[in-house]
Amino acid sequence: DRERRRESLPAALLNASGGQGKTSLAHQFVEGEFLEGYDPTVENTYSKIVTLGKDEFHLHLVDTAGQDEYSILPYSFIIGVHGYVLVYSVTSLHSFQVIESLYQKLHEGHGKTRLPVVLVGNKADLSPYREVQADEGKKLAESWGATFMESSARENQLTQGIFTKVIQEIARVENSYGQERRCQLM
Ligand SMILES: Nc1nc2c(ncn2[C@@H]2O[C@H](COP(=O)(O)OP(=O)(O)OP(=O)(O)O)[C@@H](O)[C@H]2O)c(=O)[nH]1
Repeated sequence: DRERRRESLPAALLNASGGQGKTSLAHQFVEGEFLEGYDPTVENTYSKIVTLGKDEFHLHLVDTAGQDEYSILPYSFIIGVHGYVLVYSVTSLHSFQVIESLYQKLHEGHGKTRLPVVLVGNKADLSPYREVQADEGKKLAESWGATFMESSARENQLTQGIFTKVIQEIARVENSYGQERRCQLM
């Protein structure tokens, strides 16, 4: 019978600028409710304790300002960050293209090592306006060796699943949690 693990996990949430839903996902995850209004993010942080089996993870999320393909990634998005939730909207092909270029920058910033990433196609509830098929998201995530999910920030269960997944991805990529190690997610 092994000991209960307790670990602090810093992570980051990123997406293209223009409201693909990353703040709404973070808010649904932590507060359990959907945000209707759009207020462009400067930078927010969120914390939540997630219990997976016997283990307890203190997830620290940085909700970053939206990026575009010309943005230079701040160093703080790389250093000390152990996992990423990359969000595009299934209603915006452009946001999907920006996410692809964001991933390349993160990958280079981390010295091209394998990254714990969950790629999220958000706003899946708006299917009449869909511009990106689930297949395309799945293929892109596979090419990175990452996990793919579609979601809606209106749906609590789906949203919780994203953040559970990113913790599992960190574990999968790094292959052991370790008692002392700190992980950071964006
Ligand atoms: N229908 C629907 N609307 C959503 C969903 N997620 C977010 N929205 C709406 O989309 C708008 C933008 O959402 P935000 O969460 O602020 O977007 P963001 O990605 O944080 O945007 P930035 O601050 O520019 O980075 C808001 O009006 C939300 O209510 C979703 O899954 N479904």
